[in-house]
Amino acid sequence: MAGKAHRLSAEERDQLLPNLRAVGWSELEGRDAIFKQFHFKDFNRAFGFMTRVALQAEKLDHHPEWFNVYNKVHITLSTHECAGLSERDINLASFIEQVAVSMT
Ligand SMILES: C[C@H](O)[C@H](O)[C@H]1CNC2=NC(N)=NC(=O)C2=N1
Repeated sequence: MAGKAHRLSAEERDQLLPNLRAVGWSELEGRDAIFKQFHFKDFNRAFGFMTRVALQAEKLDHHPEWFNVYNKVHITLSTHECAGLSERDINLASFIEQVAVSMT
């Protein structure tokens, strides 16, 4: 991926996080990362969602930490390269939201 990731500044967080909070993302305690739980109609929908996110993650070379059981998908986003939240996480979260909306 082009350029080095940097941890978002307080100003950048104030600007970028409200939109994600409004759709259910929250900041983890004790770790600089964001988290959201998704629920789908069934496993097919959940896994279809994960497949679309996985292909984009591979394209962006930026990967989610996630957990799936049946129709639930829990996602944590953080950037290893800077050990915290970067713009890459915000971009991936925005993509994930678009996919989720189209799958529910
Ligand atoms: C070597 C490779 O480019 C890196 O490990 C990529 C892959 N996927 C990644 N995913 C996430 N979430 N953070 C990273 O820093 C990251 N880095």
